[in-house]
Amino acid sequence: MASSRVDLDGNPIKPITICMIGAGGFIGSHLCEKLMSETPHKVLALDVYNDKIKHLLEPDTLPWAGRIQFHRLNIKHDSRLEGLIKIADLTINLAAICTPADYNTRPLDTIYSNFIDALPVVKYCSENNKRLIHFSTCEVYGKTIGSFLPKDSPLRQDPAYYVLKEDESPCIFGSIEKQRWSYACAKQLIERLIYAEGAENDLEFTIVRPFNWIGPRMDFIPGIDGPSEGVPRVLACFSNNLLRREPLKLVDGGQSQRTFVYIKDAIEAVLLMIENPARANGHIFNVGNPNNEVTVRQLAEMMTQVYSKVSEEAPLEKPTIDVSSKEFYGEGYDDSDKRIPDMTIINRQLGWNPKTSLWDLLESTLTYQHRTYAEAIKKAIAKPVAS
Ligand SMILES: NC(=O)c1ccc[n+]([C@@H]2O[C@H](COP(=O)([O-])OP(=O)(O)OC[C@H]3O[C@@H](n4cnc5c(N)ncnc54)[C@H](O)[C@@H]3O)[C@@H](O)[C@H]2O)c1
Ligand SMILES: O=C(O)[C@H]1O[C@H](OP(=O)(O)OP(=O)(O)OC[C@H]2O[C@@H](n3ccc(=O)[nH]c3=O)[C@H](O)[C@@H]2O)[C@H](O)[C@@H](O)[C@@H]1O
Repeated sequence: MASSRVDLDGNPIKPITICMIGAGGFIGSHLCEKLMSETPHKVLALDVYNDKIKHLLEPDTLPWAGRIQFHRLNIKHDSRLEGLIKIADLTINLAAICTPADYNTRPLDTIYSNFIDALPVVKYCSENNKRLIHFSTCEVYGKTIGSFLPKDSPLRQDPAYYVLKEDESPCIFGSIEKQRWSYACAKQLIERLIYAEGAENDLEFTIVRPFNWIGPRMDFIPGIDGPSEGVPRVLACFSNNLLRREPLKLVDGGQSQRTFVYIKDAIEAVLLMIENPARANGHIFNVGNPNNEVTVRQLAEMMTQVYSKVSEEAPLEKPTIDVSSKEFYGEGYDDSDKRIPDMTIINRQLGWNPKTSLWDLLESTLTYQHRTYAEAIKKAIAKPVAS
């Protein structure tokens, strides 16, 4: 299999070693699966946790055994980091605090995680002439220009006022006391540092801006495989509500819009970046699905319909309730109004387009959620509350 694979320009793809930081997370676990099952590459998987990739690490009779090594380490303070970057050909950095509930409640941890802790990774790659693929976020665009127009302005329908383009769109955040933007601003500054390392020291880099990638293994279900008071991202929040037959909570009425892309489509884009360095180096890429746009309210309605089909349980009479962001997230919350990725650059450089509709990706994801959690939730609900 290794010999027959060629890149987009017809050149044979030679096996490489990848140092993947944050490999134990949602995206990392899907990327490791793809690399192990479809490529000859080796992965040094660095993370503090490995429960989402355990199925790839054992037993040692797996066909890819020996091609993936787990290294339990925290990049904040581990002397092994530089050595692992040096023995790899490419470093992919996924490590981050990236759940919005943390940004306004743990702003210092958020800024340290998304900027300060990434500094040594960029430094070691630059000093050792190693290629870097760094995961940023679509949140660096913040709010659209259109969101500042009068509510009834027809210009709000003009794509020039909302389509987000890597090499043209500004980064528009709320004021400093809106600490939600601690994450996006830290991501923006690390992007600018990487870009400067490229301009001044020839660092070969690619920056990825994911637009709401969703699928199995995203975050956790509170009280089952994560803290019961934890607040994960919306897919896990709504899945938790559906599993527990509770109304889905719509923050500030669920009017914000998002585009969701299936994790398996997005991983295809990342593999193209890995195996086509000449086409990916020096670029920032939006990776999203502009065809899957919904308001959060529409997402809740669709997930309710899909879950009812998957679980064969009738939906609640009142499937949603509105909550204020202050109540749900606390002080300092703010939001992106709309996230439509411009696809010009990724189409031109990598020829990538997403394939999976929102309904289909929700059907496979909620099937996974129901199969994985329904029993455990039933037990948790049945257990008498400790008196
Ligand atoms: N999932 C998305 O849709 C999305 C969207 C935008 C941006 N991103 C970015 O993509 C990256 C991965 O996101 P994800 O959804 O897989 O999140 P995730 O939280 O599932 O994965 C992040 C992983 O990094 C690890 N990590 C964090 N700090 C670490 C440290 N100091 N040392 C070692 N490991 C550490 C965590 O243990 C976790 O396994 C993040 O940088 C995130 O900002 C993701
Ligand atoms: O995934 C992404 O592309 C990026 O955006 C996410 O930010 P956001 O989309 O706001 O994260 P969610 O927690 O998934 O919230 C999405 C929307 O649903 C709303 N929401 C969330 C949870 C809930 O129970 N109810 C609810 O209405 C939020 O207020 C927000 O408007 C996270 O910041 C990162 O994963 C990443 O940077």
